This record gives sequence, structure tokens and C-alpha cells, in this order.
Amino acid sequence: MEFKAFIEITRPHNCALAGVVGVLGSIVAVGHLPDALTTALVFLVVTLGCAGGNTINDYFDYEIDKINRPDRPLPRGAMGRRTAIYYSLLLFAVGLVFAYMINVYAFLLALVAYAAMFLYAWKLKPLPFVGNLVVAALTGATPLYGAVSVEHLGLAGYLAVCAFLVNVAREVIKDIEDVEGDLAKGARTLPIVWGKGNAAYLGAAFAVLTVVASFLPITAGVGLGYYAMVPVDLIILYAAYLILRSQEREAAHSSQKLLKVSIFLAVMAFLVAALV
Ligand SMILES: CC(C)=CCC/C(C)=C/CC/C(C)=C/CC/C(C)=C/COC[C@H](O)COP(=O)(O)O
Ligand SMILES: CC(C)=CCC/C(C)=C/CC/C(C)=C/CC/C(C)=C/COP(=O)(O)OP(=O)(O)O
Ligand SMILES: [Mg+2]
Repeated sequence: MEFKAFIEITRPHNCALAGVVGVLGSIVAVGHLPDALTTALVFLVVTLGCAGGNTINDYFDYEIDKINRPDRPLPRGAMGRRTAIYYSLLLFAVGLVFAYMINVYAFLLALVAYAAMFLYAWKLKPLPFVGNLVVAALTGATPLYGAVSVEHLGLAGYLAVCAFLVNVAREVIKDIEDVEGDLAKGARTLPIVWGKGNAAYLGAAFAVLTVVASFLPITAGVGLGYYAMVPVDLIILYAAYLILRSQEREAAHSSQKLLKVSIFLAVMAFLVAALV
């Protein structure tokens, strides 16, 4: 067993980004950085939840990842599957302790989000489009988590809508990329049930909807720093063009990776707009 597998299986890049988005939700909700303890707790609850979710996801995806992602810790033998499930439950448990320290609403939302991640990995992922919506709803819940923690909504709702829409697009396009392994395991994802072409149109439509929604905060008078969103929108539109042009694995991989870059840049743009 490799120690680094305990970090790698959590996909720390996703968890860190998610934790920042949780704190960003608090900032845009109240217009300033919350107190240090609340900021730390929000970051930890989201990060630990995301880590537990990615770990339990790899536990249930073991057979499919042997085809699609053989380099991941479980299929390559760097960690045992039993260790993975206990590790994910520990991450969730610690996250819930921190959530309880914030307020009762933050505790309840964390409980629902953690349960949804477990249910997604265990039963919902193979359901056409339902799995995509669950993941996207969880990413949309992330900025809302920050808002619930400071008991105020502010602009966090706009952030949640953008997070939901862009992740629906990305999840559908990731399923187009993973068709080969999903077919081998009999998963009934949207591109398998509905066709890669139709799935590409749906993914591209949600990408365009994300660009439209990205202008909502301007209607609420967000700061000039927000114009950093313009290049982000251009990247999203190019990702939509790529998947409409070709639904081959390489094109889908480029498109979904571009959407991930847009997510990171958009989070930075929102941070600048919220703090400048
Ligand atoms: C206009 C615009 C794009 C606004 C950005 C909205 C926003 C705040 C998005 C952040 C969403 C979020 C909480 C991201 C956390 C990290 C993440 C990408 C989570 C979703 O992961 C599921 C995915 O299937 C994991 O796959 P992979 O990234 O390939 O490991
Ligand atoms: C709101 C709170 C408290 C936490 C939210 C935590 C976050 C950011 C969740 C976002 C969604 C997420 C990253 C869930 C983790 C598990 C997951 C859905 C991973 C995606 O797995 P697959 O759909 O199998 O795709 P891969 O091929 O990348 O494994
Ligand atoms: Mg998986």
C-alpha cells in the first residue's frame, strides 16, 4: 500500500477548488471574508466531503476504472478496496463534526450532501442523466454551503446556478469521453442511451446556458473585476464548439478539460469581483 494513495484517491485538486468555492459562497453572500473560524470550518467541511465523495466513488467504480482509469490507486493496487471504504467514511465523519461546529443548518446540508455523494457512487451514477444532475447539484450546493454557514444568501445563488449549469455540461461530456468503459460495465449513461451526438448537443446547450447565467451577477451590480469573466465565457463557448464538432474520446477529453479550466478561472474572477 502506498501512503500517497491516501492523498491521490481524494483528488486534492478538486477538493481544494471545492473548498475555495465554499468560502467564496460565504464571501459573496455577506460581501466580505467571514471570521477565521467560520472560513476554516466551511473550507474543511467541503474539502473533506469532496475527498470522501471521490474516495467512495473510486471504491464503487473499481471495475469501470480498471478499463477507463487503470492508473488510479485502487485499480493499480496502491490501496485496498476495504481500506478505501473505511477511509471515505472517516473523511465524512470528521467533516460532519466540523459542520456541527458551524450551525445546525450547515450540519444538515452537509449530511444531505455527503449522503448524496455516497448514493451517487453506490446507485445513481449508472442512471442516464440522473447521475450527471446529482453531481452538478452537489457542485451547485457548494457555494450555497458557504452562504448557509453565514446565514445569508447574497450573490451566492448566482454562483450556485453557474456551478450547476457548467457541471451538467461537463458531466455529460465526460460521459461521452468514457463511453468505452461504461459500455463494458453495462452502465446506461446518456450518450449510450441517447447517442453521442444528442448528448453532445445537450452538453453544449448547458455550456451556453452557463455563459448566459454568468451575466446574472452583473444585474446585481457586482464589481468591475467581474469582467475577467469574459475570457472564461469564451473558453466555455470553445469547449461547446469542440464537442459539437467531434464526439470522439480525444475531442470530449479536450472539451471537458477546457470546462474544468473555465471553472477554475471563473472562481478566481468571482473572488476578484467579490473582494475588489
Ligand atoms: C461561469 C462559471 C463557469 C462559474 C463557475 C461556477 C463555480 C463556482 C463552479 C465551481 C464548482 C465546484 C464546486 C467545483 C469543485 C471541483 C469539481 C470540478 C467538482 C466536480 O467533480 C466531479 C467530476 O466528475 C470530477 O471529475 P474530475 O474533475 O475529472 O476528477
Ligand atoms: C456541499 C458540501 C458540503 C460538499 C460538496 C462537495 C463537492 C464539491 C461535491 C462536488 C461533486 C463531487 C466532486 C463529488 C465527489 C464524487 C464524484 C461525483 C466524483 C465524480 O466521479 P465520476 O462521475 O465517477 O467521474 P470520474 O470518471 O472522474 O470518476
Ligand atoms: Mg468514478
